[in-house]
Amino acid sequence: MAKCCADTPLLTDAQIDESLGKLTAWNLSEDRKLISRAFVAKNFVSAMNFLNSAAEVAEAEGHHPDFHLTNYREVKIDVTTHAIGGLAEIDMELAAKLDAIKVDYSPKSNN
Ligand SMILES: C[C@H](O)[C@H](O)[C@H]1CNC2=NC(N)=NC(=O)C2=N1
Repeated sequence: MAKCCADTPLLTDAQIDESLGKLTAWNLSEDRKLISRAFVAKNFVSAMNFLNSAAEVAEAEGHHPDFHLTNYREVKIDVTTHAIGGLAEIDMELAAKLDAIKVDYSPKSNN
């Protein structure tokens, strides 16, 4: 059963703010429709290792982030529920699961 579809309820503003209090590495978009996290990996392989682990997590969750590899080691992840054009509980669950993936960060990165 798809965990997210057209009748998945949107989170209220209060629910979004409460969830983001726990997801400290994530930022809320201006339109409050998606959350993003960005980090600098140690190198290209570290970035790709994260992305491949994240793909496994997303597939198991049945909910998929948008990945941006802005250069060889800068990763940006956007999470939203495309089917409803906004944020649902499953987005917050996915973000928490992505945060559990070990990342080899660049020594200079602030994440
Ligand atoms: C049928 C399948 O579960 C749906 O298409 C899922 C797949 N993964 C998804 N991921 C995200 N982020 N949003 C969706 O609306 C979505 N829909």
